[in-house]
Amino acid sequence: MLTLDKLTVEHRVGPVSGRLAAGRLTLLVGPNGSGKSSLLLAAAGLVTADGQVRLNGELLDTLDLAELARRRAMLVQHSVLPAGLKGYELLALGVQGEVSEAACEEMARLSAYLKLDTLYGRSLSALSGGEQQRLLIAKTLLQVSPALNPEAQLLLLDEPLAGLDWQHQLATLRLLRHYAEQGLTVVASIHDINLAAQFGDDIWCLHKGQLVASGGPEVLTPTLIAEVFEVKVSLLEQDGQRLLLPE
Ligand SMILES: Nc1ncnc2c1ncn2[C@@H]1O[C@H](COP(=O)(O)OP(=O)(O)OP(=O)(O)O)[C@@H](O)[C@H]1O
Repeated sequence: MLTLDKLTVEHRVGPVSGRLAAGRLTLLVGPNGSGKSSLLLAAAGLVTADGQVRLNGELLDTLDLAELARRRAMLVQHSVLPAGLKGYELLALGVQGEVSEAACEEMARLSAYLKLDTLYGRSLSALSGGEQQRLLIAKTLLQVSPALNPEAQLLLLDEPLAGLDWQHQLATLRLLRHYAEQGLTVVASIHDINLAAQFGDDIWCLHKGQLVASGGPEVLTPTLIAEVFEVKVSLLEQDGQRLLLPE
């Protein structure tokens, strides 16, 4: 459980208060500049912020860096990749401690989802943007894999789907759901409103630095989309699925 109490990054986001539940995938939506990255960075303790962030009841700023790294992982936007590293070397950076048999099994599972096998031996600088992103996602997930790290609690991802093709967008969202189902609090920002509605257990919508809607996917109404994104959409509902179509 991640609890935010008047969390504020000056001139960027907040004050935002609310609870992000463990065992659920919360998807963060909002227009460019609405504060999604700033909120995620503040929730990870990676940017100076006012207010309080509690992870399972404990104040985040009382945890030292090593403990923070065991409890939470964050995929930041526009990661700078270490030059000269090979794919498998980047992945190994996500493993806490030695690369055990269990870690190899988890890497194999992630590889199957994100089709990483052909990327392992290649230099990161020679990979496409989407290929690099798939490796970065896997590295971040390894850090807080419940199969490897019993202290893992929180997984934060800023636009994990950026640069990914459709197949890998869906694979990533399924992986995030899988990690949430194992008890982690999983929070990711996303621009595709329909994927947010399909995969999010909970939705948080930011607008001009404020949390303007939160709840199940049904909070994504045409009225909210018109107000926040200035886009007119129609809502189609069929067999329990909701689709927002631009007019
Ligand atoms: N390092 C920074 N210093 C000052 N202001 C910043 C900084 N980073 C972002 N901002 C501003 O803070 C506001 C929120 O930006 P943020 O990056 O959190 O938005 P976002 O919702 O993640 O946007 P996007 O969808 O474009 O990634 C914007 O007005 C932005 O210009």
